[in-house]
Amino acid sequence: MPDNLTPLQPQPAILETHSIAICLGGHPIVEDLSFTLRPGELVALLGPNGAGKSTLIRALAGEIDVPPDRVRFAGRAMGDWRRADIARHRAVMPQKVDLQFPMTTREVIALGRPRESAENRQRIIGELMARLDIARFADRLVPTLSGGEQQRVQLARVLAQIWERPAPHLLLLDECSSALDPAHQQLIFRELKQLAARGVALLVAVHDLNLASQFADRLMLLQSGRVVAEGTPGEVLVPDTLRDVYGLTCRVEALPEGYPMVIPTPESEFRANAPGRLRSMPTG
Ligand SMILES: Nc1ncnc2c1ncn2[C@@H]1O[C@H](COP(=O)(O)OP(=O)(O)OP(=O)(O)O)[C@@H](O)[C@H]1O
Repeated sequence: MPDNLTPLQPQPAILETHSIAICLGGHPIVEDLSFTLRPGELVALLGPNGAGKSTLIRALAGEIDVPPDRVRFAGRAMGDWRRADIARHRAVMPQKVDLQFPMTTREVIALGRPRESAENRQRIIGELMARLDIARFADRLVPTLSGGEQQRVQLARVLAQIWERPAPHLLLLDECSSALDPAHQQLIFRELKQLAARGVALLVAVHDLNLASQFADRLMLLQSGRVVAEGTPGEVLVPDTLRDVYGLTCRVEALPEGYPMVIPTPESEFRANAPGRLRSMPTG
């Protein structure tokens, strides 16, 4: 190797979990879960309803207790971080957000940046509103917006928390695109991808397998609180795996764009081996 070339070093992890387990209401919800998230990675967290995705995100957000030495953020045990310090580096979008008071779009986004100069705050809010296509709702009360519009406002609030702040950055997003139309899903995931390109680490819980396939570097598939598959979209989105985990019958096609697409097969195929209820139905 020429002298002037040094081997690429793997980036130090932003988030590491070591065999974490979470019990709620006396039931194990997450078990023996270990993974690493590095700067620049967008990891999609997949799994059926009730698999434990939100529980894991809430634990990583500090809302559910896990042994603090089992989760490391930027090389330090999570328990060694002061809450106020970590809030500048880690932002979390929960699955559901209940607004306590009627507030405008601007006011909600400003909640992500409470201790900023007014001038800077308005500049950041303006930039985020433009990026997430919500500028025309700037002075509307958020409860009067549509579901997808509100979801974009909440994402803007979360992004405001880390916007232009020093690295490292971790975003934990629990279904940030579930209410969005297809064009806005693309817009939002392109924005997330740009953040990843700037070194942000993202863990994004999502149900849309094809969005995950298109945008995520890595997929982590949970079933009953355990990781049952992890890897590139091509490694995880495999018909046998999806049948075992979701009970979904599908085929998977490699697109010329470079990622696999999951195509659920018609119910008649799904039921092909079941007693002939569908086959005996009239076809005309
Ligand atoms: N406080 C609680 N007490 C008991 N069980 C709970 C509690 N909170 C969540 N659970 C259970 O934990 C399991 C995982 O829930 P979680 O919300 O993490 O799933 P999820 O993968 O995010 O699902 P979804 O895709 O529906 O959002 C579910 O079976 C849920 O009923």
